[in-house]
Amino acid sequence: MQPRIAIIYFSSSGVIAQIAAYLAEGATARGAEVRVRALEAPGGSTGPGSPAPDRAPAAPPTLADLDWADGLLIGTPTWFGNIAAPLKAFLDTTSPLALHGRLADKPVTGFTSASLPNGGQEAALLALYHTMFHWGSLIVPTGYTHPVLRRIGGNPYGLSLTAPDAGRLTDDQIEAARFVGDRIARTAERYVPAGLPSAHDLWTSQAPGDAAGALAAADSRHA
Ligand SMILES: Cc1cc2nc3c(=O)[nH]c(=O)nc-3n(C[C@H](O)[C@H](O)[C@H](O)COP(=O)(O)O)c2cc1C
Repeated sequence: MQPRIAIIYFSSSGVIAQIAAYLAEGATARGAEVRVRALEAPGGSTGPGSPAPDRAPAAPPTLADLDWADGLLIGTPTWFGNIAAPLKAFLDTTSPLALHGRLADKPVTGFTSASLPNGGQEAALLALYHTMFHWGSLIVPTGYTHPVLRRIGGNPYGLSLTAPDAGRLTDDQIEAARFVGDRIARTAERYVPAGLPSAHDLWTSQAPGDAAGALAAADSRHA
């Protein structure tokens, strides 16, 4: 079955947007149906960069996009060793899905870029993954699953680039992004054909009374 992949990102000056475009190429080449969604900066701009001049700007993400996807790629520039606020603001709207297990057992990986080789990319990815731990998602780190990942810096926590001086991604960075897009599609593909319920689905179906009370209490705490 064709896996559905959502790529959700914030990009202020275009590097993350470029990465998103090549991730999409990799996932599409693997046969996935791909949605690319971009968050706007406060004030309505996504910055001067664009993924490629021939591509239309991406629509903003919705919770429906997260719910639809079998696999997720979530990207942010590294800002002071952390994720960028517009992405965090979107992640903080996900309680209605997260508390009801809609993101549980879903493969997800993060991607980032920073201007310096050791500018805090690992810290930003770990910060991003905090939310995914709470979602109960399956975090898919890059590890050293392809030689190109070492050539672009060797961060095993997720796709991680040093912003190229020329503005456009290098050939190795493009290859790495296509590989990671392919890999998340392959990972998601393993779950889709099985059609297995998530751990959360099993819990709510096996103990519906307990689940209803617990979920109502959780909803009220996040309201
Ligand atoms: C508010 C802010 C904070 C940043 N913090 C860092 C940082 O901690 N380390 C770093 O190397 N680069 C930092 N940068 C540079 C960006 O991470 C880098 O240019 C990134 O590639 C931008 O991605 P984008 O073009 O998709 O917005 C920062 C940029 C901004 C605007």
